[in-house]
Amino acid sequence: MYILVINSGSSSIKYQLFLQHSDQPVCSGLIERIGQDNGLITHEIFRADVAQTLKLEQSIKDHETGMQAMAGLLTREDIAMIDNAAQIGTIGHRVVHGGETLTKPTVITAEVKEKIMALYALAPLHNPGHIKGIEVAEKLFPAATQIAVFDTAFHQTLPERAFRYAIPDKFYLEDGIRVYGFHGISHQYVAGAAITWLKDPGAKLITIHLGNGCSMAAVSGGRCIDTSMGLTPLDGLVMGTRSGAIDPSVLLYLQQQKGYTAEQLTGLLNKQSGMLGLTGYNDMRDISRLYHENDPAAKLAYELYAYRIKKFIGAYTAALNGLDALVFTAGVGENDALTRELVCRDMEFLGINIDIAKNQLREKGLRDLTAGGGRTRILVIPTNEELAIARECRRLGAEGH
Ligand SMILES: Nc1ncnc2c1ncn2[C@@H]1O[C@H](COP(=O)(O)OP(=O)(O)O)[C@@H](O)[C@H]1O
Ligand SMILES: CC(=O)OP(=O)(O)O
Ligand SMILES: [Mg+2]
Repeated sequence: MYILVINSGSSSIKYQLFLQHSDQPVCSGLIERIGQDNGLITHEIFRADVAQTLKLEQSIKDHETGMQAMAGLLTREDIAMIDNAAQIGTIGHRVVHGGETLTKPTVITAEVKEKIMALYALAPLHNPGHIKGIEVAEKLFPAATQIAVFDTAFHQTLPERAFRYAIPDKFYLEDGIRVYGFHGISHQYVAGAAITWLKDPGAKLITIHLGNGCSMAAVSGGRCIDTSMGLTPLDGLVMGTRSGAIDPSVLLYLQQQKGYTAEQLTGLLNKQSGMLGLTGYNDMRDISRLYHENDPAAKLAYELYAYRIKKFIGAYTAALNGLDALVFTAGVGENDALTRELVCRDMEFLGINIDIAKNQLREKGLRDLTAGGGRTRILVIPTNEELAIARECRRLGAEGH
């Protein structure tokens, strides 16, 4: 039997297929640039008899089309990963927003789906795609147990001073308006890997997840004590298409003086801002190329992006009362040397000293970029949300749900 894990992000779907009891996937895939004309599917097969990578360029209009393409590849005869749909016993889904009630890996029922749908407004780029993914998976793999693993769960340890907003109590008590935090599966996974590598269960860590969505977490002894996203995955860092933190008065001004509707403001901050708003591009590979061509908009965007991260490093070092390691992860954090260099520049006072040459190397696995004399480790740890989800599925299965 197999466990299929589906991680649908705002701009991509990642998937991995595991044998029930193995941490090594038999195949994995990335469906990227969903919603753009130049969609790309990369499907990798790791079996000894058929090790190959397929790259398919095609426009993928939405998450549902992406899911169907994935199912097609898993059952395609010439590269048959599985003989029939019934061989997939469990499907683990990453779900970004679980609110205050969905805080642990959960078998998906009609009631759970309703709760995920009730949170659409709080994760507009994600939860609708998750429900589509779950429904397509239910149709294509009717015999499988569907399990949801939540991005918000790891942040449930935040102290109240970190998760409450300074607005009247009733908004928290009646409406659940509080900091939830996201990317928790990733922050927990890389923090765990850093703790193992440092051999220090009490380590004070700042994990920096930079994908299309970006967030940071302050982790002390494996527990999250603060994080940069809030009620929704919009707060905090500058992201691919999201503004991150902004004075709330900007919204009031646009609404009152310029006649923007709530819907327009949601679109503006979630889909037209961030690096896209500053440069016209949201893929860091494009912006990096422009930066190296001395494009002024790309220069400013990179500086703004890195400066925001720096400010959170300062804040979280204070919150943690110290810092043992910075951990960079996700698409940009793992691959973009320029971001890491700009973030770590002029941070010697915190013991942060990056080895510029090591930072340029493209190696797989955990990397230590600390220069000689640096007191704070600077680590790159590839995230693996899919493996973390597969492990949760196994654990839940072993408990007999
Ligand atoms: N080699 C690279 N250099 C710079 N950025 C990269 C590279 N590879 C991927 N990225 C960036 O990673 C981001 C996507 O990260 P990912 O973690 O996959 O996002 P998400 O899960 O939010 O879809 C994109 O902005 C992409 O440009
Ligand atoms: C929560 C979030 O922003 O996720 P992603 O980075 O996958 O879009
Ligand atoms: Mg992601």
